[in-house]
Amino acid sequence: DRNNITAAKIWLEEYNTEAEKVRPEAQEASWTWNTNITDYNNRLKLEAEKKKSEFDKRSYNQTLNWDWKNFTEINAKRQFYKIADIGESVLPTDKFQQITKAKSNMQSVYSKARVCNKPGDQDPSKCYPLNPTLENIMAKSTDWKELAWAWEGWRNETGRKMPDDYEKFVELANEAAGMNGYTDNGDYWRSWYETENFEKQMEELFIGLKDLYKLLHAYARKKLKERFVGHPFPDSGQIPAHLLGNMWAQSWGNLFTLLAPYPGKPLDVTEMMREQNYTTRKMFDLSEKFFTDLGLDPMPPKFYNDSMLDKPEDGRDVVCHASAWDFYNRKDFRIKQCTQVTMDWLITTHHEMGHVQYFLQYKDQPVVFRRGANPGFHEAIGDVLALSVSTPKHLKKINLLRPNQNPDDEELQLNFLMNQALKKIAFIPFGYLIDQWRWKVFKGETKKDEYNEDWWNLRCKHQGVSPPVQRFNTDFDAGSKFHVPNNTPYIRYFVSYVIQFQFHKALCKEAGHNGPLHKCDIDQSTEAGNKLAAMMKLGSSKEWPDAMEAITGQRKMNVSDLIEYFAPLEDWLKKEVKNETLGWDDQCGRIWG
Ligand SMILES: C[C@H](NC(=O)O)C(=O)O
Ligand SMILES: [Zn+2]
Repeated sequence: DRNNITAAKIWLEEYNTEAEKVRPEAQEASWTWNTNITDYNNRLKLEAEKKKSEFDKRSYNQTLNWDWKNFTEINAKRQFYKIADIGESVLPTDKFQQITKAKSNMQSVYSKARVCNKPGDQDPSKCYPLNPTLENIMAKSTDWKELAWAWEGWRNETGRKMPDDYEKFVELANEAAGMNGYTDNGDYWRSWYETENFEKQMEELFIGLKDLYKLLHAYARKKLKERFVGHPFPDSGQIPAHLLGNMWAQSWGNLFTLLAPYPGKPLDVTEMMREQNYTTRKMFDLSEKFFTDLGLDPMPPKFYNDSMLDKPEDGRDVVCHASAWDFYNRKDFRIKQCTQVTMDWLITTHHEMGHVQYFLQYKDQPVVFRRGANPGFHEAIGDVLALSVSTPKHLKKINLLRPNQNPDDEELQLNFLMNQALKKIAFIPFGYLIDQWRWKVFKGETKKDEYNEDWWNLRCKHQGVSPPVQRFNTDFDAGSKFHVPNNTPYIRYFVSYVIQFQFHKALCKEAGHNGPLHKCDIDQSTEAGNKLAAMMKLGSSKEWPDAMEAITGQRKMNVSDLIEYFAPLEDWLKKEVKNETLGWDDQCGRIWG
């Protein structure tokens, strides 16, 4: 009968066994396409996704045999809740095929995009990919026109080709969400946080970080005006979006040489890595050792064999954007990335290895609990370890600090903190605004012909950056960012950037660290490692406040640890910008012709 918990548990076991067959097949087909984008592989991917959606639908129907919402056993009840939550698989087959096709089209456009007509090129038909070429130009060029070419060209070759597919995706994703009992797809995405007034909570965290961001923004704007003297900056106070060292202005680390408080004391880890002939594999070995020295798990033997850690040189198209893959069979775990030998990529390697460590720690949970406590937790693990790896103290330990540099030098420490701020504080508004835009699109508040106008309203208002060239409603600049065509929700990174400092604070305490938070390196602390492992083992079997409590002893997200971490730099910035006007108008203003 519908309340027979014993029979229900037997069914849950059968579901797990079946899921550990169906999911690996779908993952394998998706992996094959991601590492070799061809029409043939796309058809196989669609087939496998169709098969998985049919399994999900069948399973959902079987959950109706049980009165699981009234089960008293919490664990079983939670498994049924997750199994019944089948997302886009709820769509009838033809609509499921349509939404999968629309997503594949956009992913393919994004990953194959190349930009031609580079200023100064003899051959205007020579075309360049994002990774590594355009990324390197955005990182290193100080030529306004070259930066504008890469910035505008990338948007022409990606976002501008997507609005129709994106509109189709939104329509069908909303239809699926409605069938699953949500008001729209944004409501469905937010449900993974199981948090009352989640949007309000995010807004409060963002407001708590605004003043810190305004200080960094005012400082960067002042120095960029000096670097690009004679070029137009808008009177409304925004920074032209192509000057921040990154295609989306989401991370300003490449401006370190311009913005370091003490330029004479560089943190030139990339140069040190190259001088020491670092390879991709050495970067991964370094990262893996940090995890195992904490008492966490090593990579399984086949990991290195099966992963794609470098951009293939045989000319095939691949999805270069870094990602970590769980095949849900407790055996196969992979990373796919187009690694370059730089400090940024060493950090990214730790980020992706953090995902795999989480997979390994919760691999014996029921399949539906093999997720982060909330999506932000999954994004935070690798970054927490990287907070220790990046310290001058740790860099010295692994011989990536110049021999003549003293890790305790206070000026070097301030340079280090600036470097961290250019990645962690600079990111905050960007991490916040992408899903502010998408949630409004899913709510129907932003129509297709307003996609780009609303995108720039948010970019100018929250991030204080504006377009370097005129934008039109035929542009779709949101589509120039991987996660939009790839349908990866983004508020998870904003959450991660807040909670990773709460985790860092708690683990540093566990590791017995004394002194300023930004100097802490938890390396080799098995006490800290055990605490992190205990949290990861939970997967999504418990609501995330339980997981938060397992590490930090408290149950809420808050920005106080991030602010504590950057306190010494905040004081320095306040002095640096005391004659500047902080902030900018909500509106974009105009700088083009
Ligand atoms: C922050 C985010 N990280 C990721 O995708 O792994 C990004 O790159 O935009
Ligand atoms: Zn990630």
